[in-house]
Amino acid sequence: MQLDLLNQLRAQVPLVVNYANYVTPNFVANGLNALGASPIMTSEVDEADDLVKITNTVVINLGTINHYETDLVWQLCTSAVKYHKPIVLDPVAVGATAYRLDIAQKLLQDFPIAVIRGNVGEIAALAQVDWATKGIDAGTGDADPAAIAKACATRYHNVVALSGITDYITDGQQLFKVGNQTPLLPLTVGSGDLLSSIIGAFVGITDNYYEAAQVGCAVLACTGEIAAQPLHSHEGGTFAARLLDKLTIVDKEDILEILK
Ligand SMILES: Nc1ncnc2c1ncn2[C@@H]1O[C@H](COP(=O)(O)OP(=O)(O)OP(=O)(O)O)[C@@H](O)[C@H]1O
Ligand SMILES: Cc1ncsc1CCO
Ligand SMILES: [Mg+2]
Repeated sequence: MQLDLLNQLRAQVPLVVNYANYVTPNFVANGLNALGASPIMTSEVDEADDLVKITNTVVINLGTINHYETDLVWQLCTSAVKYHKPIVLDPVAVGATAYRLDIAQKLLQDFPIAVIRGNVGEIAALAQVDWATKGIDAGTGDADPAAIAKACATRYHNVVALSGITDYITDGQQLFKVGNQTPLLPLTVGSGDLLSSIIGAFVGITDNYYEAAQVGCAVLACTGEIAAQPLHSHEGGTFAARLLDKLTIVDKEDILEILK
């Protein structure tokens, strides 16, 4: 795994333009900042082209998408194509409503998305694999998450990072797994949103989106494990703060030592 990307990120401080949801933008911005990237959230279509022109990367999070803001999302992606900037898509809860699934599928049809990052319920919905979900959670199903991730990557010709107790990263052919985990990560609403934006930061500094997604997943899962070490499983509030602390100082060696 290209963990040198972590040092490169801190040297380059990539700008990450986020179309964020309104639930977790503060956590995502703090997480990106702690890691060493430069976050900016936007909700104004008239500045979209200027922002994308100067950014390294664009992250589209569909968590609270609405019809007032679809023009903004399309403008961000149109400008990303114009200026050759990579796009990461977080298809929040696309398994829950037809509205969300339709928007995600239209985006995937209209734009080259570098990486899709979602939980198994979201990736299954995009891959049209049978899976039961009712909200932002992963839900339940029988299918193999690795096969679901591969089916999604093959269908949309991109890299997929399917997060869960194990993270599966695939370009449709190759498969990489990150087995580090703590139950405090899924207890933290927005840890998935942060993961998508961290992957966004890494795709902004390399053309190898497959490696960028691997490193993004490893950095969050391993830093989560480190942050959780002294905590009990109910200490989610403390964990969120400790996660930000540890993101600031985690380095390549810390990750290599515990990577599974
Ligand atoms: N059951 C689990 N046990 C341990 N770690 C998990 C589990 N599920 C997810 N994770 C970790 O949590 C982080 C966020 O992934 P998750 O799949 O929860 O995203 P998400 O469902 O989109 O979350 P959110 O919508 O709250 O932002 C990842 O680092 C992932 O490895
Ligand atoms: C709870 C919630 N609802 C829409 S987005 C979001 C945050 C997790 O993505
Ligand atoms: Mg999510």
